Amino acid sequence: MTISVWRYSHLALAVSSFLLLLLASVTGIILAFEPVLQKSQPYRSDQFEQVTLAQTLPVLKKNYSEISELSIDANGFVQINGSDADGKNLTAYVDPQTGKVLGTPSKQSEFFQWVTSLHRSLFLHEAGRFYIGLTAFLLLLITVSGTILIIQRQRGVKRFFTRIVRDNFAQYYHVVLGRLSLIPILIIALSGTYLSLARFELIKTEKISPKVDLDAIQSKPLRKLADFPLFKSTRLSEVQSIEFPFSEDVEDYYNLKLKDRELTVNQLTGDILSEDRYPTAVLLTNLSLNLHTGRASAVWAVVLALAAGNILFFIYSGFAITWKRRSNRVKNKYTADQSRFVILVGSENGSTFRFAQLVHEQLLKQGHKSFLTEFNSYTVFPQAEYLVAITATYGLGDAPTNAKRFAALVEKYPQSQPVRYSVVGFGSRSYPDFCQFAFEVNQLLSRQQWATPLVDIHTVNDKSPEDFSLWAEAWSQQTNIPITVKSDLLKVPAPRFETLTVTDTVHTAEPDGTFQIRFRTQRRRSVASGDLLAIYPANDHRERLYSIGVVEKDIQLSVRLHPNGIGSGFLHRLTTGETIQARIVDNDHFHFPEKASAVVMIANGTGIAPFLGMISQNKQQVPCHLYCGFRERASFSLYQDFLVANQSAQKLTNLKIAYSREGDKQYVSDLLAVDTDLLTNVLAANGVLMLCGSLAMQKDVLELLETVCETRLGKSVSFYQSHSQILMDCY
Ligand SMILES: Cc1cc2nc3c(=O)[nH]c(=O)nc-3n(C[C@H](O)[C@H](O)[C@H](O)COP(=O)(O)O)c2cc1C
Repeated sequence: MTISVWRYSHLALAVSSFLLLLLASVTGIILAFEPVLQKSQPYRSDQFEQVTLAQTLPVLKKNYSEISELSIDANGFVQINGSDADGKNLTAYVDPQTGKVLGTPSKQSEFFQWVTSLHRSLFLHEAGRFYIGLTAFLLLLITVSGTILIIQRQRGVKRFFTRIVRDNFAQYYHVVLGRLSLIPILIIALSGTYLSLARFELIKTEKISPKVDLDAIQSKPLRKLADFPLFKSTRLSEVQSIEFPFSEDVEDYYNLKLKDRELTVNQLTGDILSEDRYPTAVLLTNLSLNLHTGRASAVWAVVLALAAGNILFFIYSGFAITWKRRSNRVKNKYTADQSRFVILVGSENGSTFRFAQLVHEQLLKQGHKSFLTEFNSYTVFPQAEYLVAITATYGLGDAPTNAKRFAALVEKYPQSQPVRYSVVGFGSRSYPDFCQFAFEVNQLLSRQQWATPLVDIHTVNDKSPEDFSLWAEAWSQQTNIPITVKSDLLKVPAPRFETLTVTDTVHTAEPDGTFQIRFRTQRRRSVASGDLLAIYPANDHRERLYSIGVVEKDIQLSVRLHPNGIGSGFLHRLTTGETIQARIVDNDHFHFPEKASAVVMIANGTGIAPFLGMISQNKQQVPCHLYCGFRERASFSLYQDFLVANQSAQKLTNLKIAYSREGDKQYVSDLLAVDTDLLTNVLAANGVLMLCGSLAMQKDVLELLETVCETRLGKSVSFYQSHSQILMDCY
């Protein structure tokens, strides 16, 4: 059964009962104070638990001429009804050892009476009792559905009490407190339901009427009360009430109501005349009363009050969660048929919508026809030129509920025109399958005839606006449509510019115009190879990103000079000693792995830049295999000396180069196809594969890896991607 069925049941039950639940919880909290207050009164004897009937009854008989009844309430207060020495009516709490009057029972306070009526029947008599009973039953169902949701969320019963990944305040505490108060709330709901069923006699709790054979009653041997065997073995704490014989006639007897049975006792001999155990239904009613009201224990009453308080919090947090989800409902200005831009969102709890909406709104503002919808509403988009698929991951690396049908829909509705797509995965590195569903979407789209990648898949950890702006920048660069992630909504801090000084430039006469440039920064915080340098060549919003290799503490870029490229042209014109204002963007997902048995680096063209830095910093000599592709030998010459030196220093284990326009005319994927054993072994031994370069290269390599992973390792590429064993930074 899908998570949504339980989620919707949970929600529907909560919505239908929240008003009554609110009322029952508030009144329940108030009523929980009653037993606590009562127990603080000084009417309970210290020896109450030890005293037997054989000790108490003679004392009471001696002190009070006529006792008609003795009863013991849930607080352990011993009350007698009868008359005193002067023949006056007496109702009092007494000390069971001395018979001393401890106090007079007072009526329930009017306030508590009022709250009790409201809690039990809403002042509506039987109809009210029915609604309250129904509410208790709905609470039971809410608790069960909530428990199943927690089990699904935690991925199994065994992990029920394991750490909860914090999402947002309402959701986190809804689950945390839900687990903590699960048992008390379950007990409140069960006992409340049971009491209502008993009240409406759907559970039979027949009264016992003792059958005494009056003809068989003996008047001998005469015994003193203190010698009655039953009274000697029965403690006061086991008794609910005792009706005393009306006269001294042998046919009048003691009627004892204990916790589990009712007995009649000959007043002269102490013989047991009848004994009837209560039916289970009566015992359960008693237990339910104790559990539901907390009347038997002040500690339990406090637990009940806390649990009822939690129900109030669940009402608030449940609605906050739902409100957030619903506030992300899509409003479209253009239809699916009209729109050039289609944004698909996969989201469980709604936060991904915020990011998607930011893009959608900016496109609309700039006059573009954009259509935003859920993955499950995927269809034919006849005018679409760009598809942006933004999705979270749930469960065990699964699709969110509103994206579950996506794979089937993509097969069903092929687009008839070419569409350039881009996938953004939202997830959390706290989960082992980081952004797995997004990687699967990326794979799925890459297999479609009509789909061409526009920018490499990007991932966003814990809703990081910085991560998202990385994607936005890359996407803007390709489409020439500025998307700024500065909205207050995403709480992005203003960018921090740094001054960088050019320390070296290496220009070559290579036909592809590739050059290297190095900068020094005053930055205290370290820069890592794989981070990105954002430059603003025209001093306006236009930003260009380059992969950084950190070499000898300098930031080194490898850049290809494009004929009219504003970024590459700007960098090419810089000379040693000049300074620029730029931004260093952390790109954590593409750093050299901290722990890896081996690393395979795969690059083409200037994609080699971050790897140059990583290799030069590989002081631990982690086995490193570099596969790189260039057009011709001359393009490689820029890096040759550097790589050979690092090979001698054992920072680079293996170097393989493919030239696409010379010799065998190979691509880097052809080199890898020969070395699938190595790829398999590296992945199997928890090693890491890193790709940097063009999206076309990435597509070829991923195709090859898909075969290798499926056939040799029995797992999908997306598995290794989501476990950070295949890292990519392509453009
Ligand atoms: C129960 C649960 C399971 C999750 N499972 C994963 C997961 O397997 N992989 C992952 O990367 N993120 C996982 N996440 C994190 C979400 O994908 C991430 O918080 C996302 O930003 C939520 O987006 P949404 O609010 O639009 O649903 C999970 C979150 C929750 C609450």
